[in-house]
Amino acid sequence: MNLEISNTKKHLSGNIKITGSKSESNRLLILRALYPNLEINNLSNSDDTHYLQKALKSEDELIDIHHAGTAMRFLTAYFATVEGREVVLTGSKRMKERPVKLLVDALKTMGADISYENNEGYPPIRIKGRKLEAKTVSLEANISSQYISALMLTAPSLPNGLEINLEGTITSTPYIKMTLELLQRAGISGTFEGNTIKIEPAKQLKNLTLAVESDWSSASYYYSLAAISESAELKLSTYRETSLQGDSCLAEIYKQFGVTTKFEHDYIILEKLPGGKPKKIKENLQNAPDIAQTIAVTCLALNVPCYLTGLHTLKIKETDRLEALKAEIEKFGSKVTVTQDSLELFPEEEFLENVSVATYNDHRMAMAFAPLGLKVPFEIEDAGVVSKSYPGFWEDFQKLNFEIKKC
Ligand SMILES: O=C(O)C1=C[C@@H](OP(=O)(O)O)[C@@H](O)[C@H](O)C1
Ligand SMILES: C=C(OP(=O)(O)O)C(=O)O
Repeated sequence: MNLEISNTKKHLSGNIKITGSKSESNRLLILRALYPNLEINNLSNSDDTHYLQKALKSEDELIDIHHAGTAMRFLTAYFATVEGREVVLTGSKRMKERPVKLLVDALKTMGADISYENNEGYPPIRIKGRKLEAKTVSLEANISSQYISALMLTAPSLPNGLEINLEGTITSTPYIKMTLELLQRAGISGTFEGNTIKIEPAKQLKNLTLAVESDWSSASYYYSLAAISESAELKLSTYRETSLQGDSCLAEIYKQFGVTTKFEHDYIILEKLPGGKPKKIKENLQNAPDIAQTIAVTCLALNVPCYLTGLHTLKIKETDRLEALKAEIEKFGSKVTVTQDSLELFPEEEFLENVSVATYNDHRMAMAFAPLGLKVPFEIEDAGVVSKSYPGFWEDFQKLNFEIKKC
């Protein structure tokens, strides 16, 4: 499904209820599989969360988690510990190109039985669950934090818990802290100090319900809209001032674009008043890689040069997001240079018209470009990709007077 999108409104206002964080939801689902008396509120309605739930209920040998990276990594560690269960974990064409070797190697040193069905280091993988008695494990921490969260989530179910020693620079740290904090909220003891994470064993949990906060990565598209609009007042729910999600740094970053965030009861109000714009945006996004595309497109729309660093993990996500951003931004006439871990935008004042933006099976390509419709009408290809994290995205944009036509 391709969509033509545009919006000629000068002022944006509306109330949007955003689905639960997919990162928090996927962690809590693994915990609930290990400790069934845990209850969860406000679960994400994303495809990724849906495929994880389906996988956890499945009795089949072949389990397909489509594009869901966290689900692939979390289930690898989970199934490695389910004694007597044998599964083959597979996914989309792109999933078969997303590496799992560091996690598989770490689990193997703990005694896991995992083999590759096709290419060494990549899904599909065959896992024969068994009891893991190791007490410690080491792994490189600069490729993906998802490997570390995967080990942490299954750690309390091991007889000895687990000490995880992180080697090298730690990337996407807020996601590791989110995992630890959720374990602690569930009543499991753990620490993360320096390069060492320790998770204590837990036989069972007290009966309790944990609530998932709404998704901050999804909120980023409204920050971008507010920044690009002449003026805006957008209410987004349900959010808290002390979030577990690293992407809540949006509130600080978008101040540079004149967008203020008011935290009220269980929602936020984004306000943008007519006024100036920044000369240049410079951000290191090592702790918040998922909002890189949003910020790059905000800058494109406002004709603001930007230099984003800390982007080394973007090359192994749903697509190579650095190359995809370069190709699609340049269709509008601006220039982009990328390295292995950075992106620099040299914007042009005028936008080329009749552009069709390709989305590379990446939800965030579609959602990050959408706010640009405030400046220039264009087409988005395969717009249904948004369902990976935010199935109601286009309906919610329509509530803000976006004209969205199938073409
Ligand atoms: O643990 C998580 O929920 C996630 C961790 C991040 O991945 P990396 O650690 O691979 O950067 C992030 O990009 C992804 O969307 C979700
Ligand atoms: C990278 C992402 O997800 P995953 O790695 O879980 O596929 C994302 O949602 O931007």
